[in-house]
Amino acid sequence: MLNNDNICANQLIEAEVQSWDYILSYMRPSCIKCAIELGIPHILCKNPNPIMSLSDLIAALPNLNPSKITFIPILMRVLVDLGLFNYHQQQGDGYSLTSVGRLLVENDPSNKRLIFIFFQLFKIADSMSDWLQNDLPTAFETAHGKSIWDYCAAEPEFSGLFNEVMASDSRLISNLLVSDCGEGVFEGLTSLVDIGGGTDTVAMAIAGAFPSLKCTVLDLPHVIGDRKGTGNLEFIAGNMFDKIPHANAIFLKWILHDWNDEDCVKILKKCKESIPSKEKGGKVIIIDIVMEDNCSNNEQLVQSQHLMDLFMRITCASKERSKKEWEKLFLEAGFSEYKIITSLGLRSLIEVYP
Ligand SMILES: C[S@@+](CC[C@H](N)C(=O)[O-])C[C@H]1O[C@@H](n2cnc3c(N)ncnc32)[C@H](O)[C@@H]1O
Ligand SMILES: COc1cc(-c2oc3cc(O)cc(O)c3c(=O)c2O)cc(OC)c1O
Repeated sequence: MLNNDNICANQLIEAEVQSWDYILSYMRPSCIKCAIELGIPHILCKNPNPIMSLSDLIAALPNLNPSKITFIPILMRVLVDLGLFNYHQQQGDGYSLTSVGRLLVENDPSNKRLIFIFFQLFKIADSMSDWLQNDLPTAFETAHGKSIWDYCAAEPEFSGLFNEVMASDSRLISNLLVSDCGEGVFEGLTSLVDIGGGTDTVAMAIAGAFPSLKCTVLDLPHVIGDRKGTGNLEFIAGNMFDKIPHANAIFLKWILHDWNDEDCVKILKKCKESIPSKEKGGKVIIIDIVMEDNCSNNEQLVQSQHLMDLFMRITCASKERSKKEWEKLFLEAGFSEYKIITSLGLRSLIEVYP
């Protein structure tokens, strides 16, 4: 039995361990970025055997300074702890890729490597306390002096990376969308507009999978650039707050979580004006987070949703929404009905009908 003093001491030690975890957790994305930059996921993927020995891995690292060789197993141990690689002791210190590690492989169509690099920009998060004490709308503006949209328009390098991050997510989601729920969601439609579709878009995958469906991507002029469509895919440069082309269905992936409620209602009203009635097949298809409540048993998913909510608030002065909050927006914009069709990890696919 522990006495009160021991309980206090134990609690103190536990708190100490946890506080070091918070402090050192800053190292996790840096280690992932370092592994990507060294090409480790790519090297493991290209190895003829699924398990690669430490010595082969070290030999395959092109520019490693020989005096730093002993650091590689230390880095690999952290990456194994993070679940990116498996460690195989029996095979004399060998490593293989896990399914999460596979997302970091160069040129993998659904890779997330860019996201890890992009999220290295700690500047916004570092400005959070300044932002809480100034009167600017976001921590992004506190860090960069402009809203994220003005910054994207002014800084082609940032905008290019941002579009690439979005494109890599779209490739991942497109595979799931077209193979798992494509028929139910897109079958029977003759036209679809992907609003704020970005560069390498879900619309491209949908256009490929449904050749008789005319797909249009609408995005800001600096994003569309001189892109020309082919076949059943076209690109239009424009502003969704001004005009949305008419279509059977409007597709909004990761758009509404960028905007506050007032702007979302404006966007949704514009969408409603551009589609036919429910009877004639009109609908808005949304891919965005529906916040789980705290009693959900998927703790990791709930925590990621909480972090994304915080991220959107400090980046765009927007937020993630619960089912009730979505419902309120749809009603305010004049829609009559909605259905949460399926869950795609953190996010859900919602259909909204006029
Ligand atoms: C978070 S990204 C999502 C991109 C894409 N839908 C995806 O999920 O990969 C938001 C997109 O909205 C576009 N956007 C922002 N404001 C816009 C506006 N007023 N009209 C049209 N597109 C806009 C951005 O350029 C960007 O491509
Ligand atoms: C997930 O949906 C969105 C993500 C982002 C976004 O924004 C930034 C901004 C930044 O300064 C550094 C970053 O690393 C990132 C990201 O990695 C990232 O994904 C922005 C959005 O809309 C503006 C999103 O909807």
